[in-house]
Amino acid sequence: MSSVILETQALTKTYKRTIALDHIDLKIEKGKIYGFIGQNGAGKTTLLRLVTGLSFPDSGTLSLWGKSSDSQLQEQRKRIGCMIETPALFPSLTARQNLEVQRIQRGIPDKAIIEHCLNLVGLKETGKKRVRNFSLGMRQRLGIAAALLHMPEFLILDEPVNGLDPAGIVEIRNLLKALNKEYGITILVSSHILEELYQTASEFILIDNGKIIEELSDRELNERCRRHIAIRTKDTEKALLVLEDRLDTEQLQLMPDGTIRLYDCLDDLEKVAAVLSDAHLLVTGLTLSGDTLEDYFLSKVGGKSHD
Ligand SMILES: Nc1ncnc2c1ncn2[C@@H]1O[C@H](COP(=O)(O)OP(=O)(O)OP(=O)(O)O)[C@@H](O)[C@H]1O
Repeated sequence: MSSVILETQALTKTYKRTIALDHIDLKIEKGKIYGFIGQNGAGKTTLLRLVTGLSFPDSGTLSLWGKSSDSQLQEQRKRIGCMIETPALFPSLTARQNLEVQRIQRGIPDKAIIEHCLNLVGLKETGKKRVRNFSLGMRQRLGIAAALLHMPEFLILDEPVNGLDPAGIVEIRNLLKALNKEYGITILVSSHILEELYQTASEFILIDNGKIIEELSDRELNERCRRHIAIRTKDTEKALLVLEDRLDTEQLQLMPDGTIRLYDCLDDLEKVAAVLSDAHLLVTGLTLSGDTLEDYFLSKVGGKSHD
């Protein structure tokens, strides 16, 4: 059985003169957490709205669990839970009452699901407290509980950590990881800050100006952002041996373009240069490299906001 949950091909959406999505090709596979990252106006919400059926594309195809006709898509969307933009909650009701309203509105028969969902998001003990007195983080968690009421296989969340303080971000991060690990829920979560989803997602999709600019795994992201000394020399084999021996390190990697990356001695560039020079190696490049997550993201999206 295919593990692809969502697939889009050349998906395009235009609003008057704005191309919100420009030929998006995307694949979401079962069991992973995808971070969907882009600056304000990049097209994140537009894509999530198309997937959840809140809006329709101008051209291109979209399939869910391999089904792509309009009627099939509507059926498959029942397997999705979503929270797009601010969760629709009644401020004068409690968490339980809010979920009960949603349960009835959506025709979900199982009453016990409310306690289960409150428990999942850590809001079981909120008792008579009205939602108007909830913190932003609690509201977001209640919104996620509402999205989980029908026990979806695929959860779509639009900027759930936007505006949260660091503790609130950690709460959502832990919740998403638990939903993924313990219940096998596949998650697509958007943010305009790569760092916010860095410890949550295992796959990252970067979008800018309506176009997907990069897809990479957490491992690839770490690799690209890890601080290192980049060394270029004609005799890479000898250089690797010399560095390993004289610096007493195994933190070395030979890249496909012939550059050596040294993940050690980052504060002692001079020592590294001296070791190479003592071994009579001709060095053509020796630089401290590696981006912060933010720098990496900005280097990809051109460092400008589209607001
Ligand atoms: N209903 C609409 N009418 C006109 N233009 C729209 C509409 N919705 C979105 N847009 C435009 O489409 C582009 C993509 O917007 P979208 O909301 O998808 O971006 P986003 O990445 O979700 O950003 P944000 O984080 O600010 O919501 C923007 O230029 C936006 O102004």
